Amino acid sequence: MQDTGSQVVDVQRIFLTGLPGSGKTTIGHRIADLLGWNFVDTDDIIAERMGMATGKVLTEYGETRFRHIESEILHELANNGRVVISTGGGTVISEANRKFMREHGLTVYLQTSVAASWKRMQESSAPIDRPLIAGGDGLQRLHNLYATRHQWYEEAIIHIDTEECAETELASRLIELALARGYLLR
Ligand SMILES: Nc1ncnc2c1ncn2[C@@H]1O[C@H](COP(=O)(O)OP(=O)(O)O)[C@@H](O)[C@H]1O
Ligand SMILES: O=C(O)C1=C[C@@H](OP(=O)(O)O)[C@@H](O)[C@H](O)C1
Ligand SMILES: [Mg+2]
Repeated sequence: MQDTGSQVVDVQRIFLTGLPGSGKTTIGHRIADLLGWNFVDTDDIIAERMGMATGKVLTEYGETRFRHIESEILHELANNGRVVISTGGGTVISEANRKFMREHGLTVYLQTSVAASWKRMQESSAPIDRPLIAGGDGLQRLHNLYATRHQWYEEAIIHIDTEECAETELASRLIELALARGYLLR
């Protein structure tokens, strides 16, 4: 686990970023439960608003439109406090989104190797439709996403290696670290 900052603030929002399969959705729920905060996943809101699965939004409307909706939703979420926000893996592509997250909460990078992310997605009992990494060359496409995006994920204040400890421990470890650093108040 790595903390790239030491600023003491009483954050009202935690933004989880990382590759698809890094655990943003799964771990986000647990963090919110432990803190007694609300949980939202930008992908769920996109699906709700568009009346179709996020994968279908991507294939029917295209990535540019999808990113526009994703950014709009991210910005709306700042109206709420005490909330854990699981972003989509591509939310960090936008510099404006990265700046917005930094200014409105604690940014967290759930660090995962491409191989582990890929394996988790293959093994998941509830697979999510992710057209950007679908098809026979899906793993190569995930490598390409990582190569482009890792610099942006690394801008997050807190980095957690999700392969370092059991899935069940990750949420409490993040909270302990955020408390110890003063990002959250007891
Ligand atoms: N150490 C771990 N950290 C996070 N997720 C894990 C871990 N080990 C296994 N998983 C599994 O990997 C999958 C992660 O999927 P998900 O939470 O949807 O990721 P994301 O929202 O980042 O795409 C889940 O099925 C989860 O149970
Ligand atoms: O990496 C991406 O660009 C995407 C990741 C997905 O979310 P998860 O990271 O939660 O899988 C979803 O937003 C969409 O399929 C695009
Ligand atoms: Mg997710």
